[in-house]
Amino acid sequence: MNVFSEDHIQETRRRGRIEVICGSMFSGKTEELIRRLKRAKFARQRVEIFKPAIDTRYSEAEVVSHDSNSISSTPIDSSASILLFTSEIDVVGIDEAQFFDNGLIDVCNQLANNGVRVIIAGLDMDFRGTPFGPMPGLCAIADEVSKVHAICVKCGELATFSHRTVKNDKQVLLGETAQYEPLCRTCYLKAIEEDKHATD
Ligand SMILES: Nc1ncnc2c1ncn2[C@@H]1O[C@H](COP(=O)(O)OP(=O)(O)O)[C@@H](O)[C@H]1O
Ligand SMILES: Cc1cn([C@H]2C[C@H](O)[C@@H](COP(=O)(O)O)O2)c(=O)[nH]c1=O
Ligand SMILES: [Zn+2]
Repeated sequence: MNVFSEDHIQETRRRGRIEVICGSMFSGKTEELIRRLKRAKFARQRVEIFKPAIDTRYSEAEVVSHDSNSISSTPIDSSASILLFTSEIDVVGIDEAQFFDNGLIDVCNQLANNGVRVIIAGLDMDFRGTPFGPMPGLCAIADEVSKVHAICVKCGELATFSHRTVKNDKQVLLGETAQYEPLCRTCYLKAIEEDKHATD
């Protein structure tokens, strides 16, 4: 079995498909997205990359991983804008998909139906462990879903949760290691129990 998309027939065949890369923060979603997109560029495919304009964390116009890998992108406010930029395109990459509106599901379906390979990276769950934005819908329509994992910073197991370490109840709070830590289920349940007692 290939862990990641090394299936060269799927990589180069000009047939529409939807690939989703999901997981917690620090799980390598952006690195894997950049890896697939750079390979598509080496194959001389026409690639267009989008990210939500609100995600200004590392750069305004680049998709950047926690390890400083980067690729240039177009920041957009609404999923509908993707269709304006994607005539004559073979591969579309989308990072931080959780921040987009639910219209993204239909946009990705339209692109794939028109022969475009769509590669989407995003958080499957928010800090509460609740499905985030259009991600569950995107997983449902995907041809392939890759769930990637960080390392739990408490015990070294695989992490599936993004624990927010600062007090803020809003679903959207941009951040990195100062605001979030990746945890396994056991350590996450323990941490949120401790958070409750800290506010009692
Ligand atoms: N606890 C951790 N587990 C795994 N990787 C981590 C951890 N903390 C920091 N990293 C770094 O994060 C990188 C992944 O970054 P990135 O692809 O931007 O992740 P994501 O997009 O899923 O947040 C790893 O290669 C590693 O260098
Ligand atoms: C869990 C969670 C995260 N966020 C923000 C924090 C970061 O800016 C991004 C995730 O980036 P990554 O590439 O996956 O590391 O999302 C948020 O706004 N709300 C949350 O619940
Ligand atoms: Zn753990």
